[in-house]
Amino acid sequence: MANNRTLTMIKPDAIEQGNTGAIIQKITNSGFKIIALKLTKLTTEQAAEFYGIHKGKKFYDELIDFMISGPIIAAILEKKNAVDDFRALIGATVDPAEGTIRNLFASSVTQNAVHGSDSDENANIECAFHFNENEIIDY
Ligand SMILES: Nc1ncnc2c1ncn2[C@@H]1O[C@H](COP(=O)(O)OP(=O)(O)OP(=O)(O)O)[C@@H](O)[C@H]1O
Repeated sequence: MANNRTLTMIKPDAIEQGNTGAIIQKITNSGFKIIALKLTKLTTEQAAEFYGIHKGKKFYDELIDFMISGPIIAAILEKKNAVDDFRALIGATVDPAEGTIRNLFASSVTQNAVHGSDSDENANIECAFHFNENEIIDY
């Protein structure tokens, strides 16, 4: 089951710019099933924990400031090969391919509209970061 799930966040820039609906439509049109969803606002501590791997990098402070600058939408997506297929749908961090979510909706390398887990192991950790088991709907 684990490799059928990935965690996404619609980031503050996308919500601020009114792109939430278009992004969710693109996600569901691409065959991902939303099995958990919430609007939330990360605290500095939560953002630092989520992006702890990037601590010390030159973009870290900008990334944390950005991620706490407004609400985010966290969701668990289910699909066969979810992690890799979703990374393909959102596009690369730098120079995302045409038609990908980041190509369509990112404002910059940091303000890049969406997050997607980068491995099954991290998907499990990130799903548990945002959701309790009873918030995940099996349907
Ligand atoms: N070189 C950079 N300059 C500015 N911001 C960056 C840079 N690299 C990464 N970031 C920001 O940090 C986030 C996490 O970086 P990471 O390398 O994990 O990218 P990613 O896996 O494509 O993105 P995410 O983890 O958000 O899905 C990126 O989504 C982006 O917002």
